[in-house]
Amino acid sequence: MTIHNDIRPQLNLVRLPNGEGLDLPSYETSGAAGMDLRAAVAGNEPMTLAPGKRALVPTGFIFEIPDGYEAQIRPRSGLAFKHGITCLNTPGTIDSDYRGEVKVLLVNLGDETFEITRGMRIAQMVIAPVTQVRVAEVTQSSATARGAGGFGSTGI
Ligand SMILES: O=c1ccn([C@H]2C[C@H](O)[C@@H](COP(=O)(O)OP(=O)(O)OP(=O)(O)O)O2)c(=O)[nH]1
Repeated sequence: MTIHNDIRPQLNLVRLPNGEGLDLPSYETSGAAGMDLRAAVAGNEPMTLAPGKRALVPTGFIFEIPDGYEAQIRPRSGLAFKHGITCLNTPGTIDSDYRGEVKVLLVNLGDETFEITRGMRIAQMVIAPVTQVRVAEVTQSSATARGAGGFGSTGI
C-alpha cells in the first residue's frame, strides 16, 4: 500500500498527442503561486504573433481541476514587460468540469512580432478555491454605511 503524505489536492493531467515530450506544468520555485504552462505549438513551425494580434496557444494537456477549485491563467510578468505579451482574457478561467485542451489566449501589445516556440513558458496557472452560491431574488437590499457609493466615493 502506498501512503501519501502530500495532502495537496491532486491535479490530473491527460497528455494529448501535441503535448508529446513536453515538460509537465510545474512550479518553478517552492513558494510559487502559479505553474508555468508551455506552448504545444509544432516544433518545426513556431507561431508568430504580430503587434496587436492575438492567438489561442495550445498547452497539449487536458486538466482535471479538482472539485471546488478553478484554474486562473495569468500572464508572466517577464514576457509582458520585455515583449508586451500578455493574456487577453486575464485571468482566463478553467472550470473544474472542462475536459477540453487548455489553451492560452495571448495578445501582443508590444511593437515587434513575437515568436512562440515549442515548450516556451507562455503563461502561468494558479489553482484557486471557488465558492458557488445559491441565488435568491429579494425585494430590497440591506442597508449599509456605503450604500450606493462607489467609484471613488471615499476619495482618490
Ligand atoms: O483562457 C482560457 C479560458 C477558457 N478556457 C476553456 C476552459 C474553460 O472551462 C472553458 C470556458 O471558458 P469561459 O467560461 O471563459 O468561456 P465562455 O466564453 O464563457 O464560453 P462557454 O460558453 O464555453 O463557457 O474554456 C481555456 O482553455 N483557456
